[in-house]
Amino acid sequence: MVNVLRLSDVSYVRDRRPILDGVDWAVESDQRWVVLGPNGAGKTTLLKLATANDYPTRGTVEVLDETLGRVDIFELRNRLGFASSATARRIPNDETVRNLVLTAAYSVEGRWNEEYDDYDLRRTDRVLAEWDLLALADNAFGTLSDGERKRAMIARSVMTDPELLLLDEPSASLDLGARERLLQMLSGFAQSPSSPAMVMVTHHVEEIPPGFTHLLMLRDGRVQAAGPLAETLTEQNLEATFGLPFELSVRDGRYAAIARP
Ligand SMILES: Nc1ncnc2c1ncn2[C@@H]1O[C@H](COP(=O)(O)OP(=O)(O)OP(=O)(O)O)[C@@H](O)[C@H]1O
Repeated sequence: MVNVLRLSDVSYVRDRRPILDGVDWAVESDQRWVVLGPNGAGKTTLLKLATANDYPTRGTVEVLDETLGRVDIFELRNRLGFASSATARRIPNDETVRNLVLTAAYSVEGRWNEEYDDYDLRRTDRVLAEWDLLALADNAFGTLSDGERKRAMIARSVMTDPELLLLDEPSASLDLGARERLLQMLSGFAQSPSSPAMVMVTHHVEEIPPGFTHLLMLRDGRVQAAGPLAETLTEQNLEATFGLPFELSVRDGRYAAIARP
């Protein structure tokens, strides 16, 4: 398997403070990684580097075999899928869900006067169906619920058939039902052999979809633990990452953690 992402001794320093500090991490093309850590641990910063939206202060970031700083980042970004609340904020409220997904093929936000070919139109409907959005296809993005928005942004990010899909807290702020429906979809997507390598940031072990294979735990910008999910997600590593003792349980591939009294 080939590396789709490799960080070698990466530090990211702002105001003389290391936000990421000596991070070594590699993602292979058949792996699905969860990035777990407390608020301020550096998770979003890590994704910014992985999506070529920023550069490390020290060390190297290689994305899809290209080294940041030596590659046309616009070409590289076309090969990545990325969904976050920040990318959602850039979507015009009156954009329809169908156009939101369709325009990803042309790396634009908001439909202008492009001519779209039949392949893109057919693929858009396939992706909308896959993320349970067909009934909402003609609705405006600004009218969607949080859960529908999250699904729509993920649909947009997979439209281009990316080689690496990065999701920043896809289930944050969802109600229980919406979260569970999204986790089922992410789980199905993660288990499909035709899906790209995935990296998903979360704060909660309850939000890890079955099918994810690896775990990176971050604290204060440093890697606390990294490796196969079942071996890495332990009570000891949770305590080291979040700073208090937990009771961890797992059932049918779903994890839960509560603080020990
Ligand atoms: N450009 C910057 N300049 C100064 N400080 C920054 C910058 N980017 C991030 N930080 C700080 O670095 C820390 C890590 O931020 P980051 O958003 O990566 O954390 P996170 O793990 O994603 O947090 P959360 O879970 O709360 O979203 C935070 O304290 C943040 O304020």
